[in-house]
Amino acid sequence: MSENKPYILVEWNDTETDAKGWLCAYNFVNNYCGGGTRMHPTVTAEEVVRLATAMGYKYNACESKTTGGCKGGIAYDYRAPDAKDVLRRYLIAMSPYIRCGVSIGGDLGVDYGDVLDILDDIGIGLPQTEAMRNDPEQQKRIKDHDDVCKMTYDGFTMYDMITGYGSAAALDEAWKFKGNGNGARVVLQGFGCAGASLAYCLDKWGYKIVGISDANCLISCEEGLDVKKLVATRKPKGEMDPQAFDPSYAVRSNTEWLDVDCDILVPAALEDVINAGNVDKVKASLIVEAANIPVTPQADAILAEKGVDVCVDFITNMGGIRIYEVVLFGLVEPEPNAIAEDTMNIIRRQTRRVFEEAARSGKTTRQVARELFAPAKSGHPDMPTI
Ligand SMILES: NC(=O)c1ccc[n+]([C@@H]2O[C@H](COP(=O)([O-])OP(=O)(O)OC[C@H]3O[C@@H](n4cnc5c(N)ncnc54)[C@H](O)[C@@H]3O)[C@@H](O)[C@H]2O)c1
Repeated sequence: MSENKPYILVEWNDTETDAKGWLCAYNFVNNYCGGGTRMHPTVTAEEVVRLATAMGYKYNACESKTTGGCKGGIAYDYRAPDAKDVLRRYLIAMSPYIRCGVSIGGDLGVDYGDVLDILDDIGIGLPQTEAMRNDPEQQKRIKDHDDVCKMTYDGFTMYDMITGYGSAAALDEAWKFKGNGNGARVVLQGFGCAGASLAYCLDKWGYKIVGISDANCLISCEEGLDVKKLVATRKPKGEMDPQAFDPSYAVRSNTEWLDVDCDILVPAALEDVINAGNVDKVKASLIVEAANIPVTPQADAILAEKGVDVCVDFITNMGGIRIYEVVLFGLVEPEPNAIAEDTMNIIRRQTRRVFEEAARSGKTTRQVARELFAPAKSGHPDMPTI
């Protein structure tokens, strides 16, 4: 199995709408793999494979001994009134794989709670292997994980804070490693689960958030946006409330997000948003991939030539899986402060390791990260075949 050849890729066509979907398991560890399910009109099979691959690397970078990488994807508008029905039919179609240990949760456009509700309803419950189901200690820790995800930290549920704060830790570590000081200007694409808590944390640490885009618009302000207010007033699905915009904000099309001057760019929404067609607009010296696969390979090569550093997705946004790992295996007390500290520490440690090795070897941070965290390639003996 080469990096681009996953263990399994399954395609689904909805019977009621024109939605299509895919489930990709890149690799298994102990017959188990994990990843989210995304819903967006632009999702493709190729994208789902790339995302599943990134999950395999991500579990390895978070020092997991228990989980391989997978991803689900549905090409459909997550804002459509029947989006949840489409998700339900997709999960029913994929249920033989989910029952075997392909553990899919939420991702862009899909709430984890909706996935769990549907899986409960169709009699699967939390996706897990037979061995996990039969282990009472594991069952207790699964409950600990559910409980801790609902606890709060800085006003966010742990589930909503962990990816954003982890990504903020990667950004801060890389920015300081590059010899920079406080007060850097940051532009973010995306203000959902990952983006909102990331913006809040960076604002708290003294970074100046000068631009944010969501599915509807881009807002910017050289003096810095009022992040606390934007977070407090945000709507479901990560949409900012225009009523909370100060008259001093410039409001434009979200396609103009690369036009805002900044030191650090944070894609925290969609894939391939920095690509050969727009990479020449990047003026920042650091890109922090809070989103999965936001930079295309072509753009990556150009960024390397321009000397722009990248905090790689599978390290930067590993918070959500690290929390699962440490609680399920009893490595950290299931308590918000301990979990937040552990997650930010490991992300800082892996980020520093990659930046130090890149500086030493002259390779890009992505090359180094891929070399350091290539996962073991293994399959599943009982997987249904197609
Ligand atoms: N949520 C997590 O815990 C988590 C963990 C790891 C990685 N990620 C990655 O982070 C990214 C975002 O996930 P999320 O969970 O925050 O999703 P989400 O659905 O909560 O939020 C998505 C955000 O993107 C915005 N958006 C949609 N289309 C846009 C456009 N064209 N321009 C600008 N913004 C747009 C939405 O308005 C929303 O603010 C994805 O790549 C996901 O894979 C998320």
